[in-house]
This record gives sequence, C-alpha cells and structure tokens, in this order.
Amino acid sequence: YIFVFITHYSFDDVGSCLSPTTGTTPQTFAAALQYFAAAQCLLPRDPLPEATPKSGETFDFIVVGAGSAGSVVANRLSEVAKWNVLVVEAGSDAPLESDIPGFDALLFKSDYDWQYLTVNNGVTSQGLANGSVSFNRGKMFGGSSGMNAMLYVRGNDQDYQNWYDAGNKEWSVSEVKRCFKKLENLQNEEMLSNTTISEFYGHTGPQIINKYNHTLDNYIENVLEAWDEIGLRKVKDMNIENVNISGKTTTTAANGLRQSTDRTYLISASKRPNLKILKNSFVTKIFIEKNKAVGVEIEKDGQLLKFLTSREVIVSAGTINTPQLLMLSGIGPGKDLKKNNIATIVDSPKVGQNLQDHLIVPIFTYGDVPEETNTDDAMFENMKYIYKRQGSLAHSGVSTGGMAFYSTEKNATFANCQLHLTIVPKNTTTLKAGYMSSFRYNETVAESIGKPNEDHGVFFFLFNLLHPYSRGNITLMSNDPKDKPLIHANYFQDPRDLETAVEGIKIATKIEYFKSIGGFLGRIDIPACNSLELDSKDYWRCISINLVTSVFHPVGTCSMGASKKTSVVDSRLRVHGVKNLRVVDASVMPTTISGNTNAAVIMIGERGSELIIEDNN
Ligand SMILES: Cc1cc2nc3c(=O)[nH]c(=O)nc-3n(C[C@H](O)[C@H](O)[C@H](O)COP(=O)(O)OP(=O)(O)OC[C@H]3O[C@@H](n4cnc5c(N)ncnc54)[C@H](O)[C@@H]3O)c2cc1C
Repeated sequence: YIFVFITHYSFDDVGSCLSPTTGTTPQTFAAALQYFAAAQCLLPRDPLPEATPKSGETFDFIVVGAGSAGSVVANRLSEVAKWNVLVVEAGSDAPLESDIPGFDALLFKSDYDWQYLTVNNGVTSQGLANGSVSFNRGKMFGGSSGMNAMLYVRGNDQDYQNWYDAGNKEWSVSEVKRCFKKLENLQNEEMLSNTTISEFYGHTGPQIINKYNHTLDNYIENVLEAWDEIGLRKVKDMNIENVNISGKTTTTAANGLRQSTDRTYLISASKRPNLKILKNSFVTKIFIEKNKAVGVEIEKDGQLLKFLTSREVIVSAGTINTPQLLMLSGIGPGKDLKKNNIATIVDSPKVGQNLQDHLIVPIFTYGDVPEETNTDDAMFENMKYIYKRQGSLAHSGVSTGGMAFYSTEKNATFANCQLHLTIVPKNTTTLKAGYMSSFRYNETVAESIGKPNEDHGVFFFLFNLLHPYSRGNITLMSNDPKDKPLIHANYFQDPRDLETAVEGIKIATKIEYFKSIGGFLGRIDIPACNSLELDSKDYWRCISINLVTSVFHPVGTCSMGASKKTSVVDSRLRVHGVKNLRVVDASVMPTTISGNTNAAVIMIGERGSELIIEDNN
C-alpha cells in the first residue's frame, strides 16, 4: 500500500469561521461537501443473490470456486437454460477496496486473501521474514481477479503452440485467439480509433478491458523512452507485439473501476433462475463413486452439507486449492495420500507437481523526482477519485502498468524476461512498512530501500523471469481441509534460471534515464551481498537468491496432457481416471505463459466451458 495516502487534514492556514457572510459562501461549500459525501455512495454494487438449496439437492453442474475461471464457467453453463448450475465460493462478495484499483495491495493479508506462504527452504528468500514468500490468492467472488494488479496480457502465440505441441489438441493458437476475442470487450477510445489495435481485440465479450487513468504519466513516459533507447522499442499495444518492447499495458480496469470476473461475468448471470450461488461455502471433498464424481461436501456456517450432480463437478479453485481438494478427495500421489491417511481412489502422481511461477527480483533505483506528496495533494487525489475516478486511486498501487518484455537470447521470438514499473514519490512515509508487508522484506532490507527515499523518488523495477525451468510443488499438510497446503516454490532450483535472471537484470540496469534526473541504483542491505561490487553479476546472483519473491502467477499443478503419468487432466480438462470431473483454472496450464496470467485464465474459462457444453450435448 505504497501509494495509499490516508492522511488527516491539518488546517494550518484557515480563518476562524467568524467572518460576516451573506450566507452564499457557506451554502456553496456545504453543497459541495454534500455532493462529495454522496458521490462515494455511487461506488457500491448490490451483493450477489444467495440461494438456499437444501442439503442433498441435485444439480446438472457444480462449479467449485468463483474466481477468474469459475465465474466464466458459471456464466457460460447457465446460459443453457435447461441446466441447473450451482456455484460454490469459499469467500464472500468482494469489498469496496477491490473495486477501487489503488487499494489492491490493501487486500493482501486481509480476510479476502487466503494468505498462503511458501515453506522456508533455508537457501532462497532469506532476506524475507522467516524466509517464506507470500502467495496471495483472492478469497472472494472474482477470486484473484478481485485483488490483482489488473494488467491484461495475452501472452505469446508460442506459449499456446507449446501446449498444442505437447498433445493438447483443443488448444491450437487459432482456438486460443478466438477465445480471447470472445471474452474481450475493448472500451478504450484511443485504442478503438486505431484500426490495427481495434481489429486485434474482441468487442462484444463480457470482460471489459481499457487502460488505467494514470497519474504519473510523465515519469512513466520517461522510463519508456529510456527503455526504447536500450532496444526495448516503445509500442502502442503490448499484446500485438510482445518481445523486446515496452509500453503501457491494457487493463481489466475501466473508468477507474476494477473489472474483476464477478463484475464482468457473474453479476449478469446471477439474475438467471437456473444459476444458484452459495457464499462462504468451503468445499471440503468431492464424492467419488465407482470412479465417477457424484457430488461435493461443503462446510458452511459450521455445518456440513452435501450436493449432488447429475452431470459434472468442475473444480476452479485455483493453482493451490485445486490440487489440495483433489488430494483430499483421494486423487493424487498414492504415497502422499497414504501418509495423510487418505484412501487412494486414483493414484495420480502429478497432482500438485509442476508448479511454475514468475519470480521477482527487485531492482531499486532512485531519482530527483517525483516530489513528496503533501497532505493537500493527497487529499486532492482522493477527491479526484470520488469526483471523476481519476488520481492515484484509479490505478494499481503495485504497478503503474508501464512494462517491458524482452529476451536475453539474440533474435528471440518470445520474451523470457519482464519488467514491471512502480514509481513512489519522495519521502513516502508508508514505504518501508509497505514493502515489509507486501513483499515480507525484513527490517534491514526495508530500511536500506527506504532510506534513500527520504530525499529521492523511487523507480522500482520488478524483474520477472517468464519461463523458469525450476518446478515447485503443493503437498498436503494433513487430511484436515482447513490446514493450509505446503507450498515449495523451488525458485532457482535449476541453475539456468539464476543465470537468465542475472543476464536479464543486467539488461535492465543499463538504463540511462536515471542519470538525467540525478539517479542512481540503490544497494540493498543483505550481509552476504554487501562485499560484492554493486551491479556486478555476482551482486545480482546474491540479491536474486536472497530476495526472490512471487509476482503471484503460480500455475501448472493440475496440468493437462496425455496420461496420468505426465499430467492430471486431458486436453478436454477431464481428470484422468475419474468420470464427470474437470478442472478449469490456472492449474491446468502445462507450461506458463509470457506474461501476467489472468487473461489466459479467463480464456481457459471460456474454452473449458465450450468443451463441457460440447461433451454434454
Ligand atoms: C496479488 C495478485 C496480483 C496479480 N496481478 C495480476 C495482474 O496484474 N495481471 C494478471 O494477468 N494476473 C495477475 N495475477 C494473477 C491472476 O489474477 C491469477 O492467475 C488468476 O486470477 C487465477 O485464476 P483462477 O481462476 O485460477 O484462481 P482464482 O481467481 O484465485 O479463483 C479461485 C477461487 O476459488 C475459491 N476457492 C478455493 N478453494 C475453494 C474451496 N475449497 N471451496 C470453494 N471455493 C474455493 C477461491 O476463494 C477463489 O475465489 C495476480 C494475482 C494476485 C494474487
């Protein structure tokens, strides 16, 4: 919550309110205040309607989880009027702070976050509190699309070609592109007025896409110019071209409001009589009889309920919770299930394996700008948001949307590195606590990052590795569904990842812009790295190992593929070895994509729904 300015106004230069008046002045100001007080009530939306089905009731389809993918599936299946669909979500309606883009990081560690942490392996991330990395995941309608940074990135054609080449014939590049267009509803006027850009995107889908209302435009532009100078060509659209380029990305925010999938897919569908919604309902088990999914067990308000299906259960609980639920239901690596006293129904060794994530290595640079935001400015930013959905609350507090995609390989056709840009004004008092909370940096690290900010603006580059070779995994802590699963991220386990990261960071630190604003690269205080020359490869190796965190894009733990020896679901997303059970969410990606994952997950929701509808007609 680096950019969140919640301050108390101090009236330094104000009169006593005793001046004579005709009454016009106080009336005018009072009317303005009333207007602003009322304007904040324009934000809330109605809660989703909740059904009260009786335990034991049967549905054609039961969808577990209403996140980025699950909301799409619930919408598309309930378009078929003859089918009764139940969607079950462990969280509740998204809070107001989810709608306001600038409050995204305020949802970290709240009741709307599953608050997962990785297991400390004693080697990587030792500059973080307890050596463990935050794996934030949304627990609300909209799931992680309700707390993400809203950056809309399709990825590279080659990403999907790789899925297809691995035997997943339902995922050809042309099918994938058709589904992206099907989901999209481009609303940005400037983009619409450019024929090439306009034709690239879809216009009639549910998912509204636009651009942030930016506040720090000049500074972002300056960085983009500097990236352009080092060969990362500044482009108008980062989905049409996506290697060795920079620009401002499209977002799932429009007119200063987040467009999470509950907003874009569920609100309209919730009016259909054949879609039933259950809130605060945690699915603890899938019932499987004779290798066929027949229903689910749900914990709601301390009671266990049971719902049955006449067609299918679709699990859309996300990369962490989906493998957990399969394992709790007896589908997973036999040995691990046995260890946790769970009877094996299908010995499926790849459940929870193949975890891939885009890691972050932080690059902190500092410059003479932006100037400190004083109390008046901060208040004015908030007013701008209430009045016109502009100002610093209109875009993510984590990312400005300025990004670069590039490769460490010559003549590459897809990127293996990404940079996100965050800009923080001088002397931002919440900075140190913000980094300790959001990234879990320990006190010493946060102090060394925060100190130069006292008299310098921060240009924070989040370096991401896009195609890691390392693989992590998710295993059960116990057979109690409430026990959080164990997450082993295994960053840099494959040494090639560290070397690519270092090469990629060295490209990023070539940037000249900072010299023109009195800029410099900050040294981060990690005892093991302090004797190494700043910006040397050894320095970055050391920083990478000690400060690696997640950019929150875990995928792959129930990946699709030919058989259960190599994967968890087939190309039509059916769980190997169990009938009437599918997985539709980020976990099915066999390999990760060249960019932020939300757009691809919504696309998976669309394509997965088509496959379910085809197979049930
Ligand atoms: C902080 C953050 C920032 C991100 N920034 C971006 C970004 O800017 N751009 C981008 O493209 N991607 C971003 N991502 C990633 C992107 O949001 C995710 O890849 C995507 O939302 C995953 O979708 P999903 O459907 O697989 O899971 P989710 O959206 O997480 O949905 C899973 C849903 O299932 C529910 N659930 C889980 N278990 C159960 C259960 N047992 N019973 C009932 N319900 C259950 C959960 O509460 C949740 O609502 C970000 C993610 C995070 C967390």
